[in-house]
Amino acid sequence: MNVLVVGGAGYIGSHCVVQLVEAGHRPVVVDNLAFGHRGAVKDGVPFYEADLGDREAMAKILKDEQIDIVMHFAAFTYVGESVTEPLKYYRNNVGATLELIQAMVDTGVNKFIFSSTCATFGVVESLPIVETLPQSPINPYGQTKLDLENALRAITKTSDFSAAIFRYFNAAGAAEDGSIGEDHQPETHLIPLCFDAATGRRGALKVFGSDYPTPDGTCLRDYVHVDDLSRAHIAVFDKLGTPGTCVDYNLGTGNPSSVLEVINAVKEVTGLDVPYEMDDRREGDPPALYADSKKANEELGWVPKYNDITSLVASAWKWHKDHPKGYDDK
Ligand SMILES: NC(=O)c1ccc[n+]([C@@H]2O[C@H](COP(=O)([O-])OP(=O)(O)OC[C@H]3O[C@@H](n4cnc5c(N)ncnc54)[C@H](O)[C@@H]3O)[C@@H](O)[C@H]2O)c1
Ligand SMILES: O=c1ccn([C@@H]2O[C@H](COP(=O)(O)OP(=O)(O)O[C@H]3O[C@H](CO)[C@H](O)[C@H](O)[C@H]3O)[C@@H](O)[C@H]2O)c(=O)[nH]1
Repeated sequence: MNVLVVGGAGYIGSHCVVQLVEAGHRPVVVDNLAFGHRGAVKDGVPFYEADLGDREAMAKILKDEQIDIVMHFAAFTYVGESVTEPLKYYRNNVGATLELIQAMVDTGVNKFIFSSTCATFGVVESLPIVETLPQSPINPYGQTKLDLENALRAITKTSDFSAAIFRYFNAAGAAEDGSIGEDHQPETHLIPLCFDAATGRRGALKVFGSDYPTPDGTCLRDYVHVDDLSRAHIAVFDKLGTPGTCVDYNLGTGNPSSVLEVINAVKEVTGLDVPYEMDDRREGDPPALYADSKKANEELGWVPKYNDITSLVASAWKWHKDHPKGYDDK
């Protein structure tokens, strides 16, 4: 398959590009490099520096590269910023994405894989989170993703457009060969911030909230490996063959870890202390999010290879210890 990977210079997209090549497909990357890294895209993979909201540019790439499937990873992803700058999030995550979908419709490309998030669920009434639970996001970031999910459900109902919606839980880890990994600037994600605290690149990690209704009072999250996420994207290709299909899957290991458990795993893997201090809750953070991925298991045969926080942290550390400043220090 010729697969357009939109946001393919970003963290999850770049790992998916590697998996696509390994599976014998032909990825083509589009990224405006607002956040991604040119160095995250392997040599030999066609790369277009373009904005997904540029409908004409996208239509030309779709035609010129004879694209069969679009994987859409591009978005703004900072929960906190989405609370203070919602318009920026709606314009990119909803507005620009609808331009991309229009370009697909105009050029007859009708298979779409969408990166959604567990943040669409908000504060849930039961755990683990199954696909059928009500979705009620508590921040604009999650709402923009739910808006797109709803748009895809409507579009696929009335056309031959097919879509797969994947709700990732917390992406973590790096490529097995240590060649690419996580480098968000600014970094807000827990595991890389723990590494920075451990190596002295930053001061003590702030633990956001210690009074949550969880076993140790800190938030529970479901950390899932980027390569496992990528494998699900390839496994869903067959489902998209039926016109008008819309499928959705929650992707997580189902094994939640608290913030303190992540800190302990980082200590164990790195052999370094992780200085931390308790801080206030962060706005927009639900207490606990972890997945029931039975549907992905039954329908796609999806089984995450990385199932425990220590192996995930070890995978992330492999990249981070050699690239403490990310792609800039290669
Ligand atoms: N990281 C996580 O834990 C996580 C969890 C759930 C869902 N997601 C979703 O997965 C996707 C990928 O996340 P990530 O962590 O790899 O983020 P990322 O920021 O590393 O990657 C996103 C990429 O999209 C590009 N981009 C953004 N807007 C663009 C535009 N208008 N045109 C072209 N390129 C654009 C950025 O430059 C970046 O390279 C996002 O949609 C995110 O919402 C991520
Ligand atoms: O300095 C920090 C950073 C994080 N945390 C805590 O660590 C946990 C994980 O936080 P992350 O910022 O690493 O990730 P989120 O859980 O906020 O993930 C959210 O943002 C992601 C996008 O970046 C995904 O979309 C995901 O689905 C969505 O829930 C949270 O409980 C957070 O409060 C801290 O205590 N201190």
